[in-house]
Amino acid sequence: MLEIKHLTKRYGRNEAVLQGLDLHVEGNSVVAIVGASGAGKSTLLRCINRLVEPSSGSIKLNGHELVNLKGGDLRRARRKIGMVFQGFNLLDRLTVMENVLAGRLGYLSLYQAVMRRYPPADIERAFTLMERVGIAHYANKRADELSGGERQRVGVVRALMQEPDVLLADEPTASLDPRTSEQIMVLLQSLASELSLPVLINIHNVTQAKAYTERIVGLRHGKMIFDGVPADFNQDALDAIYGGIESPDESSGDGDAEQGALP
Ligand SMILES: Nc1ncnc2c1ncn2[C@@H]1O[C@H](COP(=O)(O)OP(=O)(O)OP(=O)(O)O)[C@@H](O)[C@H]1O
Repeated sequence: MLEIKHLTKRYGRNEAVLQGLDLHVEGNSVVAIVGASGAGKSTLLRCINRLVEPSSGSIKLNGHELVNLKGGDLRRARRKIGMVFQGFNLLDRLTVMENVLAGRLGYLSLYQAVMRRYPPADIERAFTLMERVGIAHYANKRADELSGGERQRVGVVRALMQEPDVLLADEPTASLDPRTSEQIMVLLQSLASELSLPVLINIHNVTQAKAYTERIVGLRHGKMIFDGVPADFNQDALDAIYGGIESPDESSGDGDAEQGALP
């Protein structure tokens, strides 16, 4: 379980971008984090995996406090936090298998890591997961030879190789075409249930958030102003979250009408 209490993040002397956020997420639930650009969605995920230092508050994963961890304790805690990125963050010149196995690096000794000596159990797990998401036949292909959807599957498997207690996905579908993004959302949803894993997904596409998650958290200026099931995420909620703010999709003119109004 992920328990966030009174989480505040201030960059330098600027106004706090997260303002005393409280959020509890149980295993197995898929939560969409929505909000206009700059609302604090990425900062929230980055505080959880401690890529960003929270200014104050508490973040507990299965009872273990993550805030203030340092050195080896932080590295060990991070192994339990899987992360999936918008841009996939793969090593393009390496094979799919090598990228996937990189998810185990945090568990290897320095010698094993330098020599890339993965225990047989890791390789077996890699194949099982790659088969599960339909990329096992690409194991020896270079990552840059795959399509966006396939690359994101590699990113998901790499994160799952960590045997995470929580999976964080920062705009995991934003670089994908609509059909492929739906497939990735379905995949995340099924994996959460199969692995009993809480999954937090930052997402701009409200239609997908409603269709593929069971809870939506809406942020505005670093405050949670909606927390409920998709059925309750109505036009009022949308207006409260985005009202008066030009959405990035509208401003970039790429025609994603799904953010500004409900279908
Ligand atoms: N490293 C940083 N230093 C200073 N300010 C930052 C930093 N990272 C983010 N911010 C600011 O914090 C605010 C929240 O940013 P954040 O990236 O968390 O928003 P977001 O909701 O994820 O936006 P987007 O949807 O555009 O990714 C923004 O005003 C941003 O400019």
